[in-house]
Amino acid sequence: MKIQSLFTKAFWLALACITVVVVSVFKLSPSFARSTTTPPAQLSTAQVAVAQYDSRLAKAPYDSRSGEKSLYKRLGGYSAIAAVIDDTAQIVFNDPLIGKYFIGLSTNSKQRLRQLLIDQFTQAAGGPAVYTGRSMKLSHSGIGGGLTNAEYDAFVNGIAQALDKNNVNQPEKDEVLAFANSFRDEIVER
Ligand code: HEM
Repeated sequence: MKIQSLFTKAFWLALACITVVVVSVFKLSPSFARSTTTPPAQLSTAQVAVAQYDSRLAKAPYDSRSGEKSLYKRLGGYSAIAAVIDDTAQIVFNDPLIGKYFIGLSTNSKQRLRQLLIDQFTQAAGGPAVYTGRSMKLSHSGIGGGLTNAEYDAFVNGIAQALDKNNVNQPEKDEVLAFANSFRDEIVER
């Protein structure tokens, strides 16, 4: 009789312990609990845009071509890319068609833009940088009521002139311009 009541007590104790463990796992680990009860949160439009943009940056041929030096090395590394971006900025800031869009930017905004462009082109060329800016769609949407093809061409033309000024060879120039041209669908709005 005593042994039987001992077994009954042990049974209820074990059941209580199991209940406590199960309840605390679901309470203390919301991600685990959520994965079994509700669907994962949706990504915002901005997050999706950045994710798509990142995967495109990591794609050949802008990264590096197998068996060859990366575009980054063939261009001459970080300081060579920075020089091209600085000359591009000089040209587009003074361009009769698109210079107006950069007039209102603070000095710090210009410095930030410069760094983001260097990071973007360095990463695309397979160099040691990570672009941390916004997607091209997000950062250009609505500029001047929506950028046109002619305005986009003026920007790319500025990059081409800067590449020539820095004596970049034709194969490397073609690769950089192919990358620059790849944003047209995201940037041009009318
Ligand atoms: C090859 C095409 C282009 C590339 C690769 C490019 C790249 C960039 C990058 C990396 C940024 C910084 C993004 C950020 O702030 O998070 C930016 C911003 C900006 N871009 Fe472009 N861009 C291009 C074309 C253009 C064109 C055609 C215009 C105007 C005619 C333009 C005007 C601007 C302006 C005004 C900003 C500053 C926006 C802000 O601070 O809110 N861009 N661009």
